[in-house]
Amino acid sequence: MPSPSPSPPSLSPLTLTAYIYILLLYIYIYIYSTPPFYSGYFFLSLLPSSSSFMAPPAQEVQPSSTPINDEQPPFSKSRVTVIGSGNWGSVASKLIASNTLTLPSFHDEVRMWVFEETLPSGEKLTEVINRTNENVKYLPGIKLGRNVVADPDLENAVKDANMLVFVTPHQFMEGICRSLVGKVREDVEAISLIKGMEVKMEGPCMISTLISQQLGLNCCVLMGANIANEIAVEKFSEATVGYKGNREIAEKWVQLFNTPYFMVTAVQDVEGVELCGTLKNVVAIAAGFVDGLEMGNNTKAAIMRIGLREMKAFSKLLFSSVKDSTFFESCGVADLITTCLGGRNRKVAEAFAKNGGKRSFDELEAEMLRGQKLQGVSTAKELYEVLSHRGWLELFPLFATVHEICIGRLPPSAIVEHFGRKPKFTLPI
Ligand SMILES: NC(=O)c1ccc[n+]([C@@H]2O[C@H](COP(=O)([O-])OP(=O)(O)OC[C@H]3O[C@@H](n4cnc5c(N)ncnc54)[C@H](O)[C@@H]3O)[C@@H](O)[C@H]2O)c1
Ligand SMILES: O=P(O)(O)OC[C@H](O)CO
Repeated sequence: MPSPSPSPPSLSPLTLTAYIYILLLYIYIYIYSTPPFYSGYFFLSLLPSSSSFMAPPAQEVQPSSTPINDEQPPFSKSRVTVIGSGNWGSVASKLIASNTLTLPSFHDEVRMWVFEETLPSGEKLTEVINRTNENVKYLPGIKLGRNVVADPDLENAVKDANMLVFVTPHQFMEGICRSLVGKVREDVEAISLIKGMEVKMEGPCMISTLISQQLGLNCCVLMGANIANEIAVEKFSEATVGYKGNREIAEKWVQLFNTPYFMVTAVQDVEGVELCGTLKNVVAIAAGFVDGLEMGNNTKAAIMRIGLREMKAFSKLLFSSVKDSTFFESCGVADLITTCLGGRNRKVAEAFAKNGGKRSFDELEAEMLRGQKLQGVSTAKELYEVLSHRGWLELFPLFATVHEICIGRLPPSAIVEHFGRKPKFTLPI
């Protein structure tokens, strides 16, 4: 007789319950250690993709008054706010945002203060930037990075930041600084990307000085051969950070901006770097006149050389600490070249000369730049005030002539006439 096959051992209800508990424990541990769970979309990701729950949160940043990450003060990581969202302001935000995502010492989110405006569609610019991740007015077609959050409220935008990047047209900075008094953190560091200056009763005031004095904080500068639209599409360029004394802070700014296509170097000459960025805009206007009058390459090169010489002499007369070597950095000769070849100041000045000075710069700026702002015309005016006040007009014929042409006192052709005559004075430097 074949022996009966052994029946499987039966489980007692107690053992079965224990097995079920262990199985549930395994499932629990697996779910909690799976990355999508942390982003809160683990369970939503199990739903069919047509579900309305599945609108991908990573593509559309919702404007909020609270930061994306929920780290509470005191913050261990640096938080960056960009004050300005024009053409360069938007590109600077994109550059920074690509770095804060990967550098552990920075908080991912980059706040970008937007001077609010209503678009022809009736929508607010800030809302469109946060919905599309694009500054459709000042940098169309370029994604800023989903960690850039546009904020129209200046006070809210700066309240948590300990690194402030100032990048607006220089003429708005006095008002912006006034609104920020008492609103920024005490430990905040600043950097100015603004090419321009103010003229006060006491004399010229660089924008970094205005920021330092009005807000009581340390301010570095970043200038260079940086046409924003080219950097937006990640074409290689260089930039210069200018700092006063603290090398560590300068290195932190270099770290924040530097990318494989944007190579940043720091030099201890804040005034020299900022004056290069400011004064080259006046030379660019002169270069535009030369182009508008079709005077050719030799004339344009001569204007650039004379302009560089005046830039260096003026900078050294204002600040004896300014270094010769600064003029060989990106902020010096390189920025002068790129601006005189491809900048907005050059372009509008060319149109001004082509029209024989009959259409004003304001009119041409509005028509050709659609909201973007020229810095060279107002800087030429500010410079002229300083030169006349100090009795230096004859020492700086190029700077002086640019202003006189801009205001219609001289015709565009005057840009070279002065240099055909023997100069009465030679520059001291
Ligand atoms: N665009 C470039 O290629 C470039 C490159 C390097 C440096 N820069 C410098 O950066 C600075 C900013 O230039 P940009 O190109 O970002 O600006 P932009 O020329 O695009 O200027 C427009 C900006 O000004 C803002 N604005 C208009 N009215 C305002 C007001 N009343 N108050 C405050 N803001 C107002 C607009 O909202 C917009 O953000 C300038 O000093 C410029 O010389 C520009
Ligand atoms: O377009 P511009 O003339 O304002 O110049 C832009 C940048 O300053 C170039 O570095």
